Amino acid sequence: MASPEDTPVGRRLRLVKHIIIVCSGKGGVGKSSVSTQLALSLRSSSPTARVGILDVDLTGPSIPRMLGLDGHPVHQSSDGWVPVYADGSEARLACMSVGFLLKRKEDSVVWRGPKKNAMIRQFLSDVRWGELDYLVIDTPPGTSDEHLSLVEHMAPVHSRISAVIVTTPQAVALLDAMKCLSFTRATSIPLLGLIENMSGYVCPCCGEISNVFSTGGGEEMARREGLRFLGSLPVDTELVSLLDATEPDDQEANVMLAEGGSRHSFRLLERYEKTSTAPLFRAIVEKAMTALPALEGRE
Ligand SMILES: Nc1ncnc2c1ncn2[C@@H]1O[C@H](COP(=O)(O)OP(=O)(O)OP(=O)(O)O)[C@@H](O)[C@H]1O
Repeated sequence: MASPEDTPVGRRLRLVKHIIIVCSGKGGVGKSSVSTQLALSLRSSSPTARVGILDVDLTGPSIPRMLGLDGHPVHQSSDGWVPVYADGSEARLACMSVGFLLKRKEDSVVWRGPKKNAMIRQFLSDVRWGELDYLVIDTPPGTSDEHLSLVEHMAPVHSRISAVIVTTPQAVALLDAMKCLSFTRATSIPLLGLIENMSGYVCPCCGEISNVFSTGGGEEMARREGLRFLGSLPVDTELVSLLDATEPDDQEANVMLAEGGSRHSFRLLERYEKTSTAPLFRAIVEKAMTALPALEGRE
């Protein structure tokens, strides 16, 4: 009988060192923007780091838009689907999302569990990621079919799967984050830690921090539950305009596009580094990385 590692999913994931699932109990807390920032920061963590980002938020895929890749086609090669590269010929940031497969970005995916499960299996078995240091997986809010499918397909063939929980500081978001925590515990997925997003607002003029949604709830939950608190990210208006931009906005981007790159991704990488959130996020990633060696010991 074939071992699980010899399945199509096992053969693809064998080339991936670490898989990080990003989840949140509630919608709109910034899970996709955290996934995007995690992918960008991990790519910058070394000059050779290779990162993939897989968007399994089937009903609300946001990663193509955040990476400036909206509307890119996915090519089929003899060795499977070719991911879309956010950094053109450097090919160190690969992306796959159901968003690339929709005819129009306004189209919605209305699928029952078995079809979602089949799509996720196909993403895991058919995408030609190649060798990756990290595969970041953005999931829908809550704990749903998509999460179960991921665990069902990946856990038997990969030992270095971990998760990050994103929450905002409000009580209702924290309550839902607890459900995510129960999910990771029930499925024995190690948690790298908790990130509190939209924790206060830094005034772009004077730098004063106001607590729009209160602050510190995530840190308090982490302490109570014995989790690693990875850090808090304030509301950053610069970040919104960067990640929510939909169109290429200058000639430079068009030249890049003509050379095989994406519309504004090249500029995105550079511009992200200049936001006030980027150094905060780097510190979060450094803290999360301290937990990874323990996963290697699980093999
Ligand atoms: N720290 C932040 N500062 C400012 N805006 C933010 C921040 N984090 C996220 N956002 C913005 O909030 C909106 C929702 O974020 P995002 O799409 O990442 O949330 P989500 O949890 O993935 O949502 P969904 O439930 O739709 O999957 C986006 O417009 C995003 O740019």
